[in-house]
Amino acid sequence: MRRVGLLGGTFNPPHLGHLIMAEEVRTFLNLDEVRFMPNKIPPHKNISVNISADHRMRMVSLAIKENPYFQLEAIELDRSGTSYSIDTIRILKNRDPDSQFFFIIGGDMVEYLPKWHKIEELVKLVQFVGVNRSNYDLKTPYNVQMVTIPNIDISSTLIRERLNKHQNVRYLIPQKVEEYIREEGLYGKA
Ligand SMILES: Nc1ncnc2c1ncn2[C@@H]1O[C@H](COP(=O)(O)OP(=O)(O)OP(=O)(O)O)[C@@H](O)[C@H]1O
Ligand SMILES: O=C(O)c1ccc[n+]([C@@H]2O[C@H](COP(=O)([O-])O)[C@@H](O)[C@H]2O)c1
Repeated sequence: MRRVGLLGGTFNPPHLGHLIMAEEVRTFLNLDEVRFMPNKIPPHKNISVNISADHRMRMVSLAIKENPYFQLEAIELDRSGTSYSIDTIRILKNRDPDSQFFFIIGGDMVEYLPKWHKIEELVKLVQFVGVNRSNYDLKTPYNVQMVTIPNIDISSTLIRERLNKHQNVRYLIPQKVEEYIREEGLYGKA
């Protein structure tokens, strides 16, 4: 069975925290690949800045380009409506019956798991993998495999705030993503 990591996210924008957590889990769990999966409409947050799904997808593609184990999974972008993970996992498992999927989430999402759509069913369909994130607790009633990574205190919120204030984001996001943001004039005054 092919061991496939899924890093679902809003990626508004992608940052080094995403890349580090994906690589740490990939090596720790000996995964054959990690698919970065941007959602179309996030189930639990607003995309405050007007950044299209297409921009988010392009930024993810640029971010993962240099790692041959990282792929883009565009499955949620082809679907309209809220991107519930249960729907995605069902489709992915049907499509790839010979793959075992590992859904990688940070500490904030581990805490939020009880509120996920049809969570009782979802935890039976996919193996969740949780990684530590500053200020969040990894305690959960669900079966989540924990992988400890170096704490990376970077969030997309921090990047958006910095760009908005003309502050430095070098080494916090991939250089190619920073160039894309500047070329496209995203996040206000990038
Ligand atoms: N620095 C980090 N450490 C651990 N997990 C992270 C980190 N950044 C993001 N994640 C996890 O990656 C997944 C996708 O995150 P997302 O794209 O929403 O980024 P974010 O930084 O959480 O965004 P925002 O600040 O806009 O809420 C989520 O499961 C989230 O918990
Ligand atoms: O299906 C749900 O109810 C659900 C609720 C919260 C988050 N998720 C998924 O978890 C991943 C991380 O979410 P986010 O909002 O931090 O980008 C992303 O793939 C979301 O679609 C899914």
